[in-house]
Amino acid sequence: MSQNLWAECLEYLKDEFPSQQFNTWLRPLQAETKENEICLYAPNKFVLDWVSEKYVDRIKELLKDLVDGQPPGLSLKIGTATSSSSNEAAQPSLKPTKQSKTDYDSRRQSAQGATQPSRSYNDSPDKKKRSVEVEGSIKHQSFLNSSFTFDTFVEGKSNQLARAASVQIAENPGSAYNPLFLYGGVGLGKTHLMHAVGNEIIKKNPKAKVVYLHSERFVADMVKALQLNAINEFKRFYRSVDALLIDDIQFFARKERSQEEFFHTFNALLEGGQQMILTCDRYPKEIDNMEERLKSRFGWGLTVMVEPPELETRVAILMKKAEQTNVRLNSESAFFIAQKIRSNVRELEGALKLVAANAHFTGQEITPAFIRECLKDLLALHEKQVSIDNIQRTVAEYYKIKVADLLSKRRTRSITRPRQVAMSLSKELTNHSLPEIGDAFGGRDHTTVLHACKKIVELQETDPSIREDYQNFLRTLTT
Ligand SMILES: Nc1ncnc2c1ncn2[C@@H]1O[C@H](COP(=O)(O)OP(=O)(O)OP(=O)(O)O)[C@@H](O)[C@H]1O
Repeated sequence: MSQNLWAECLEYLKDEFPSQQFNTWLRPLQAETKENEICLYAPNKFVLDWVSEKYVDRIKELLKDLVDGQPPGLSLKIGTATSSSSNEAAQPSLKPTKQSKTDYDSRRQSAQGATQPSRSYNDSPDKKKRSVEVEGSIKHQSFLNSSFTFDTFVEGKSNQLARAASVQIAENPGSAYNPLFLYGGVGLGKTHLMHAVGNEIIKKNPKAKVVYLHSERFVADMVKALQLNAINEFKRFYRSVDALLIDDIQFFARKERSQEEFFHTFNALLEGGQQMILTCDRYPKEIDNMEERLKSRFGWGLTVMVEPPELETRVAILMKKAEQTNVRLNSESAFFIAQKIRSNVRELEGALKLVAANAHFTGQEITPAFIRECLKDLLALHEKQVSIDNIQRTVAEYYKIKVADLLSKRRTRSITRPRQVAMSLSKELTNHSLPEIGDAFGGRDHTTVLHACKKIVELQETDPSIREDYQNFLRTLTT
């Protein structure tokens, strides 16, 4: 049987399912083929159960269609494929084996013990001083924002899966999915969820050692430890935690020494059944200048995208934030802000704060008219810059084609792709409806616009250059 059968199968699945589903459940599967049998390895039980429930029938059908004669048998297991037919890079044998609870607890205790200065660092005053310095610096940074909890996090379609996985991890750290890799654009709640897990772990077990830090801090601490000749203390500290939460790991790019150090820390924590949560602005495989072996490990647990919230979720977030800060905001006003500010939750919060401060100082009630006045500059900037016309000009100029080409009936790839990009930007950045956008692109049907939007979302997942172009357009057009 062809060793490429699974790769072929994946090609079909990629087209059939939305990219988030594909990336979360199907892409991490690794295949091993023996005689007339194909075994799919899932990184953990959660993925295995989900694939068995939702995708196995379709995979069987595809195998039947792709093979002449008797289709291969299909089995699903947890683990890592050893043969070359895996879709991921071949991985060494270290894998996140599930441990018994006693095993996990005893390791944890010994890890915690290792961080207590009285037991670990009593060999020489100098060494003790160094380790105190290293630990002090790290502990200072490892505080968790106590307001980032599951209670204050608004669930919506865009973050449902990420939230569900985070809740499970908080209930069962170290054994549900490890690592949890959350990725997506800025200000969409990745850090919030990560802290929510940390806060929940500590709530359940106040003695748990949960360390949160930004990846740049990890690098800075490592450099400091190297300067102080205290790299062993640094290693010991990180390997002694119950949960390690690292934000924005894309900043490890190009920092080879830090990647190397993190690689060993990662392996030690995984073997010890200690939980890791990582966030990043992109899918692991798309991080440039990062070692392959690290990227591959990032995907061993569960990789979930956090997407920009849709309108209803933006409204719900605003209402929740207003409630938390005792701001009187009715749904009409929340809706008004949510319609105008679409980019991310951080910006949404910023707009609400501005409106609330104005209402507080002037004693006025918050209404859409009042909001329009308060956010005048911000909205004028958005409205002035983001018109379909402007989008078309910017996109055409960038791809060195004419605006007339975007509006024409031409269907060559060099025109259709920029046209799809421009349509998708128009949907995302303006308040125009799909039919209006279709009209503005040479009288096209609204289904064509919808198709373009879906296509661009998918392409951003699979094609880093499109993703980069698109993100650049978003930035250029909105700032
Ligand atoms: N679903 C949500 N419910 C409530 N608040 C949210 C939600 N999503 C994001 N926020 C809020 O938006 C702000 C930005 O979120 P956060 O810092 O977690 O973003 P991020 O995805 O980590 O971004 P970055 O990559 O820039 O660090 C925070 O104040 C957070 O509480």
